[in-house]
Amino acid sequence: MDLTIILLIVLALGLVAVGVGAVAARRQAIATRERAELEAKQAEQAASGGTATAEPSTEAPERPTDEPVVEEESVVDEPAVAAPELDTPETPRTRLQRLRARLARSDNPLSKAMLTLLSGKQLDEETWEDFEDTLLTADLGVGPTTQLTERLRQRFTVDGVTDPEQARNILREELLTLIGPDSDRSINTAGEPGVVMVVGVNGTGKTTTVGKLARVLVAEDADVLLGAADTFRAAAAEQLATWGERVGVPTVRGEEAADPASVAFEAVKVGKENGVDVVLIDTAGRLHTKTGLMDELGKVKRVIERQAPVSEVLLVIDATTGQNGLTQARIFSEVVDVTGVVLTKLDGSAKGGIIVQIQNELGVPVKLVGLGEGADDLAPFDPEMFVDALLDTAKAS
Ligand SMILES: Nc1nc2c(ncn2[C@@H]2O[C@H](COP(=O)(O)OP(=O)(O)OP(=O)(O)O)[C@@H](O)[C@H]2O)c(=O)[nH]1
Repeated sequence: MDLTIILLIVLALGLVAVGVGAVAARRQAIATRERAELEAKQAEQAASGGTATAEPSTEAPERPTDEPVVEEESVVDEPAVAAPELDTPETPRTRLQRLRARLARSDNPLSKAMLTLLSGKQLDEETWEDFEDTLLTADLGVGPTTQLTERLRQRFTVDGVTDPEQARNILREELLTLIGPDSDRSINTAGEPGVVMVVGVNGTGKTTTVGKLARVLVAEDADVLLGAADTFRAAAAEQLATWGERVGVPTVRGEEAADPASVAFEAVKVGKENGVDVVLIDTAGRLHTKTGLMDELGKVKRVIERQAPVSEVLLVIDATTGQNGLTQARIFSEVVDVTGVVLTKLDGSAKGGIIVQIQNELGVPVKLVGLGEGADDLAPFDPEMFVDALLDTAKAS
């Protein structure tokens, strides 16, 4: 064979060998990359496997058999994952101190009434009558006003009180007796989850109260979920979700005009599935004169109770509405078992006397008071602090 031909054959074989080697190397590189990708994927799946259940489920709720609930789409408004900063709600302890001053204002009729008695002067008939009148303007009501005046007259006369400090002590004692210092005013959140329903006439401050209460519970390290069962007012769900977002609390909401019972049911179901501590349910404002709407409220409670017992039903009453608030209390308690009262707008009314009337009427304690529009302007109702604030204001004025 000619030397040139031999060289050509060797060259060709060499090229083929290089080509095969390159293909093999490329295949190996691809295989390695694919293996690496597969391993990364498996690792990712393994890591995410345990957290999938932490997401609130949006499955359709099981329907109770004897209560027709219209099927509605519900959505869970998770606070945005990338939400940069959450509020740090104020603890109940510090907010109590901050709000104490707001509890009693210098123009508070209750404080004014106390002032006369704190003077230590001899009290004549006219003074006692003025005292009674002032208590009535503070919404204390006829019964409690008469009761308090009688008790005080008796003690002031028998003891011949001339010392302002002694007068203060007697007043403090009698006012506390009237308000009932021993009632359990804690919010019952026991349950798996605890369910707190918030009810009341429109505009009293229900949604605001649910938002503020969520903050109180978050400050106490509770895991909270909100249910926007106020499907009556279009903006209410949005308003509630915004409250939740500020403290990282999700909101379950339905479509506009959805069946409120269905949304409430779904919220408790989602809360249960995700092991939250407390579900707070905001309900639509009721015209307490409309029987149909009030019946619907009873239904919301019954439907929720197919998932979990309702631990607390808080009736929100606007302190500025006076006697009307009392009528509301009466009617609402006929439809749902009210277990506690939230008295809002106490900052704007200073007619704290209504606390006594409402408690007497319902036989349930005022548990929370709203003292402003600020996010943390909700405080546990503490009778001792309330009475001391009244007396201090009286002394200072
Ligand atoms: N000053 C003062 N305003 C309050 C207080 N609580 C609520 N408000 C205000 O009352 C208004 C009505 O409050 P909402 O929470 O929207 O009332 P709602 O009962 O949910 O109303 P509906 O959804 O229409 O039934 C808002 O402007 C609140 O800021 C309070 O304690 N003090």
